[in-house]
Amino acid sequence: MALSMKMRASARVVSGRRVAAVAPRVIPFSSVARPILRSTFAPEVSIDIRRAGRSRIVVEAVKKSVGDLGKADLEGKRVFVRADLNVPLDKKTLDITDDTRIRAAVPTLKYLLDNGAKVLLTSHLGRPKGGPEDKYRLTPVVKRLSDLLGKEVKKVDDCIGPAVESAVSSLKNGEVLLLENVRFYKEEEKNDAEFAKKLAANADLYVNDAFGTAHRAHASTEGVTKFLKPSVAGFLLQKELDYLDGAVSAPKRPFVAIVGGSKVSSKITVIEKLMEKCDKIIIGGGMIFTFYKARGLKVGSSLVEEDKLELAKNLEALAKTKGVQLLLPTDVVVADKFDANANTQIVKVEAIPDGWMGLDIGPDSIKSFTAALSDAKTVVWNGPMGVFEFPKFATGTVSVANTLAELTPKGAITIIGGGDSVAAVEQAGVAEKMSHISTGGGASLELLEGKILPGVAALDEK
Ligand SMILES: Nc1ncnc2c1ncn2[C@@H]1O[C@H](COP(=O)(O)OP(=O)(O)O)[C@@H](O)[C@H]1O
Ligand SMILES: O=C(OP(=O)(O)O)[C@H](O)COP(=O)(O)O
Repeated sequence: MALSMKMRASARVVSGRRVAAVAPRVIPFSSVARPILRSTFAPEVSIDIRRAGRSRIVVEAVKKSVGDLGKADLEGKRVFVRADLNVPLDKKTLDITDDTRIRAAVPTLKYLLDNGAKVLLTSHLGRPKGGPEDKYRLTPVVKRLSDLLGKEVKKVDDCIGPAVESAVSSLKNGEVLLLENVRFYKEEEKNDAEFAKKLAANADLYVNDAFGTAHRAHASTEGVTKFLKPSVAGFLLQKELDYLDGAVSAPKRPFVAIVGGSKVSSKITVIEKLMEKCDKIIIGGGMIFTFYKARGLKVGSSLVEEDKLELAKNLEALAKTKGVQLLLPTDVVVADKFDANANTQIVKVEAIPDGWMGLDIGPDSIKSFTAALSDAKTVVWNGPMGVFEFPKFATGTVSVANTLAELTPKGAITIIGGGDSVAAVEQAGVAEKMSHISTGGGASLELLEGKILPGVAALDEK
């Protein structure tokens, strides 16, 4: 297993300052920059220093990986594994509609189990309101994961406390126990130290393989590392960081980001930073209506993030100042209700009728997005263009997916990230045609933004 992991930790920071403006022509990279940068990290920490583009030097502390641990470290040990098993489910049947994230978790789990570890597997699912909700139980994951691992996955209906303690005490070497949705406790998202301690109480060491949640500083992604040593990265986390960092730190241009979906409040905030990196930004999905409302347009009953109106307005102005193309749909498919069989109309964005909601981008927008993508050499896409789960509103998403699939053979790098975006690309039958399918949407965007992901930063350095 390759161990050339180069993860960002307290990276890109020298004495508290970003290294972004170091010009290689002024400071010869190898002779002067290297010792200066090296001196800012503790001597025992392995680091990697490299050029990223013309005016950027990246310093990365190399994180410890699960592959650094062998049988002697793992046999009989209780390993707390945080994965991102937040898979899309059919709302009625609770069947898994896309298992990409479960499949992606398998290599780390197999490695641990083959080395005789007792695995306590943890994840969140959806966004429960801080207490148990049946629709967010991890139960649907059990069968799929058992099939993939070729062994029984046990499950307990809690993630802390006596039930877990008793299930762990009867766990044998090479067995895996799935804990219940960690977000059934509001303390998880608050990164509460007492809760993290309780999560850690039944384990000896920690593996974080949840790339999709690495941008969240939660108890199971960050807090537990204070109580479990070693705390190391799983193979998926390692693979995602290696790929994404390589592709986006010195991207082939034109570089286009496509942002859509429904997590408007967390993703709209990324757009300003994307303007510094990308040549074009295409906006679709539920995010567009916040922009339209900010322009003073009527949006009917479409999804709107009221407290982001000012930001949306500023972003449009900023794009003009910076000369970045910020493309929004010019027409939308509206529905009279949020339903697969709703009545629909295609309208200009200036003419959304009262009481109707925009659930997909329209045909004119598809044409202009396709044109904007035609010369792209790197594309990062997170967030579907519409409610693709309903066939009537899947056209925009499928069209963009097909456009990207045609770009890859022409030499473009196409990266799709996010639980639902990946499900959409799978549904469109073009996942194989993309350069990289990432298990993280928000995480990929934050990485692209240049942020240090807290779930990665907290891990032990090599
Ligand atoms: N116009 C829209 N209105 C409401 N929801 C939308 C709209 N467009 C897309 N969505 C929804 O966005 C969801 C995915 O959003 P998000 O979680 O941000 O993406 P990802 O999981 O790929 O990161 C999908 O379930 C889709 O139905
Ligand atoms: O689905 C996820 O993120 P994504 O939709 O950005 O890919 C992750 O599981 C994180 O979930 P969260 O955005 O509720 O923290």
